[in-house]
Amino acid sequence: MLKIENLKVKVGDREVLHGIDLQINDGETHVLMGPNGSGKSTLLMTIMGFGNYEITDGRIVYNGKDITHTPIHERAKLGIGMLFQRPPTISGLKLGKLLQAVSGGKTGDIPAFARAVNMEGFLERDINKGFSGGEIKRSEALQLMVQRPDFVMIDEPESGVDLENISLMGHSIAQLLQKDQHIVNRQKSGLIITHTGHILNYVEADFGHVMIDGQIRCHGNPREILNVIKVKGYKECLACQQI
Ligand SMILES: Nc1ncnc2c1ncn2[C@@H]1O[C@H](COP(=O)(O)OP(=O)(O)OP(=O)(O)O)[C@@H](O)[C@H]1O
Repeated sequence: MLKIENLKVKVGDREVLHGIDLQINDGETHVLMGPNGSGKSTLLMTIMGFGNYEITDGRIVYNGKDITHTPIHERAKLGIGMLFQRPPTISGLKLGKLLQAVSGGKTGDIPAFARAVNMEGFLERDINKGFSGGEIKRSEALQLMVQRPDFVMIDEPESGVDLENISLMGHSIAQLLQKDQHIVNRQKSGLIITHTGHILNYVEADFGHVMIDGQIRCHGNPREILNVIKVKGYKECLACQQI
């Protein structure tokens, strides 16, 4: 579904990604780990197509189409969606209105989706205005559920979310990624950034990657990588034999 080749990205004057290669096939869920500031969110923002992430080399291919220079709204139309780490507050736009706009006319499911992530009481509120950290994440999850993207990028779904709501979020993300179906029947793929790995208790991931200083330095089983990081730290990932 997604193939990234030798991707180099500058933010401002600084090169943040130094040649990323990554392939995510239909039905697969990949997890991206790495220290703070290593470039994980930059990779997701670049795949989504935000303008201040300048691609200086390499390419992004989505379902066989080169989207390296495709504008963000067209990428969204092609089925790429993202849960942001720090989404903006939008005064004057109600969450319910946005959900209707991104639903593609399938508004009937909105109440059930809102219930699934405990957000029924938020549809008449301005987006993210006064929302707590966990409410912002759940609002983002709800937007993704209504939008139904084929390629789902999720930036730190657990941060700021309490234990009960992590469970709700996790089950919703698993549903979004069609985890109840066998991998050959799934049409959805995902790329999830996590520091804690809590999301893996709800969403089974197929591959894990570790980004350090703008390069992917390790590949493997996500839970094994997480356990190694917990015990030995990221430096152990530099010794990875899988690359
Ligand atoms: N708009 C920007 N202007 C300047 N520097 C930026 C900008 N966006 C990102 N950076 C820098 O790029 C580097 C990578 O940031 P990024 O947010 O991708 O890291 P990350 O791996 O997602 O970190 P974290 O785990 O803390 O969320 C950081 O040093 C960050 O300060």
